[in-house]
Amino acid sequence: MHMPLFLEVKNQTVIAVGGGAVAARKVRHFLDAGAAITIIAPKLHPFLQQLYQKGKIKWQEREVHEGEHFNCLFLLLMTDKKELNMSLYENKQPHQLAYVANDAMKSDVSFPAVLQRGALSLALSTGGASPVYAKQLKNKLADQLPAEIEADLIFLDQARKRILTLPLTPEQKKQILQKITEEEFLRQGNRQQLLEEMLEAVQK
Ligand SMILES: C[C@@]1(CC(=O)O)C2=NC(=C\c3[nH]c(c(CCC(=O)O)c3CC(=O)O)Cc3[nH]c(c(CC(=O)O)c3CCC(=O)O)/C=C3\N/C(=C\2)[C@@H](CCC(=O)O)[C@]3(C)CC(=O)O)/[C@H]1CCC(=O)O
Ligand SMILES: NC(=O)c1ccc[n+]([C@@H]2O[C@H](COP(=O)([O-])OP(=O)(O)OC[C@H]3O[C@@H](n4cnc5c(N)ncnc54)[C@H](O)[C@@H]3O)[C@@H](O)[C@H]2O)c1
Repeated sequence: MHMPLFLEVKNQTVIAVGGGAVAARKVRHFLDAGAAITIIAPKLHPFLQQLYQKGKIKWQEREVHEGEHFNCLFLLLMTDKKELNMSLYENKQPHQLAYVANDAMKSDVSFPAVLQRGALSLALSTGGASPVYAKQLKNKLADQLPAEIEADLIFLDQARKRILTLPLTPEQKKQILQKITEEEFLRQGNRQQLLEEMLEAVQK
């Protein structure tokens, strides 16, 4: 089983071997997160072709052969030749995190279904049991999230930073941090003012 983890990949070099349908899906995640992507493949999926034409990714138009090494942290092996993918995986550098499209659970990383709402990231995986189920569940959960979640998280972030700088006891901080997350509190139109009053009262 893979451990869930959120990674900073901004400006990290990602090499993708193979540029088909699966590559199109996986590369998008790295691109959204600001990674520097190079695809090595004789042909590109139309979506990747578009990204290449817009200058968003680099492309080496060629075939990769067994025994090649790549200089990158993330290596995505996504050709339609399973033996080639596997042999490149076996041959990777010890520090490299490699993804093998035809054996995701054996890979060093796997991709969850992701829902993004402002600062909230919801990532879910069925451990490979059913990516389609993961996607459906993600969409159901999306419908249940509070409509105001993005603004709520901006408020909570600012409030938390402020509370943590004040000369309060750990218990007082804990109580206020708890209180401001309550639905009843968050839905008050004057929540900022209520927070100020709470902080004043507790510092007296
Ligand atoms: C979540 C998401 C993330 C992403 O890829 O971006 C994701 N697959 C997505 C979409 C998707 N996948 C497939 C189609 C149908 C079209 C098609 O056939 O190509 C679609 C399109 C769609 O549904 O829209 C088919 C498919 N996928 C895998 C296999 C192989 C197998 O089942 O063995 C096959 C069947 C191949 C076949 O039999 O032909 C395998 C994996 N796919 C995973 C993740 C990992 C497990 C996650 C989990 O455990 O839940 C894992 C194990 C690999 C991994 O780690 O990447 C993304 C949801 C997008 C969203 O969130 O909106
Ligand atoms: N994890 C998943 O979500 C998932 C889903 C479906 C399929 N798969 C597996 O992923 C793999 C790729 O599937 P796909 O649908 O993207 O295939 P595809 O046929 O759409 O794409 C294959 C890509 O590999 C490239 N390629 C072939 N030989 C190459 C070489 N020697 N060097 C470099 N590039 C080469 C092709 O040019 C093409 O760009 C298959 O092994 C399939 O079993 C995984």
